Amino acid sequence: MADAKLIDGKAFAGGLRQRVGAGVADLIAKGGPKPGLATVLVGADPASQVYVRSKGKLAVELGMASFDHQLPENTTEAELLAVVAQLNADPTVNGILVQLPLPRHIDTAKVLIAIDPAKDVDGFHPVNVGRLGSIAPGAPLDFPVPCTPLGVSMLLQDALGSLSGLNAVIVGRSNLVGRPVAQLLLRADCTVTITHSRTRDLPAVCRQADILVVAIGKTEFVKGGWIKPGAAVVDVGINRIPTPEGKSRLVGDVAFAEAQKVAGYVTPVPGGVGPMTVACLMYNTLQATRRVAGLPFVAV
Ligand SMILES: Nc1nc2c(c(=O)[nH]1)N[C@@H](CN(C=O)c1ccc(C(=O)N[C@@H](CCC(=O)O)C(=O)O)cc1)CN2
Repeated sequence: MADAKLIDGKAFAGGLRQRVGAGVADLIAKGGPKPGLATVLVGADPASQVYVRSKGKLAVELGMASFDHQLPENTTEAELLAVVAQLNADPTVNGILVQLPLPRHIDTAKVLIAIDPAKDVDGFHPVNVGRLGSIAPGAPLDFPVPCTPLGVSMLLQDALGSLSGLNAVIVGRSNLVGRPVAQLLLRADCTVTITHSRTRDLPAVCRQADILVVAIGKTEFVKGGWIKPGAAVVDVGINRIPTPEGKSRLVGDVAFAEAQKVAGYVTPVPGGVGPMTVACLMYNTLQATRRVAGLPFVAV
């Protein structure tokens, strides 16, 4: 059997970024507002710093305004909630992103629920979670949807075309990835199974999957023998492991070399789902701005 086709998330994200940039230019040219994205980072986690920096930089590259709020690790929950309230009230801010994870002394749920749902470009507010949870098959995604899951569904639709009737198995039940991916694939008429640490005979369940989405946070957890020949495998994992040279490299939650020999399609790590996260954030920010301007929903 030929090796799996690579799903090139980096290339797809590049195209999406271009389309969002064109959408921003068109909005402004027609007298609409300049989209504004506020990022909020609490603490100094090096990976979070990189992600937040790249979000602000890309927003500016695409013609948006970027407002960066860097708060010290010892910021109190009340102080963070005050920043969110100020951003909710600011008409130049169309999208608010609080980078996760937050320090342990802050209640994440309390912060996410404080964000105006119309500015919730991460799609984590319970109102937006509920919208996704109750969406009809094929209905437009005219509200913010979590960025990584949105990226996963865009990549799958681009690679496979119609997903209707396919068996999708999701490994991992997080609010950030597993559950919203399940809702998006249900909307696309897949038959969806969510698996987790207590699932019995996980390899056998995975072998039923035409689409296997893995977001479990464990290095090379899914082996080649768990994959149905020809399946589409989407690896959401980003694990940094040490190299013998004393450096580090990124690997996913799927044993990539093994998967490549069995699957029909596979996403690499890096360069698969990761780049879609930031591109989809820009997409969500453009859409949030169009909604505030009273413009109809158009997928770009
Ligand atoms: N508020 C949020 N917090 C977090 C989110 C999120 O969507 N909203 N997701 C992740 C982190 N994240 C963005 O915030 C993110 C993760 C990975 C990538 C990415 O491009 N990864 C590259 C590799 C990058 C590297 O070399 O380290 C890839 O996979 O190719 C972008 C954004 C948690 N927090």
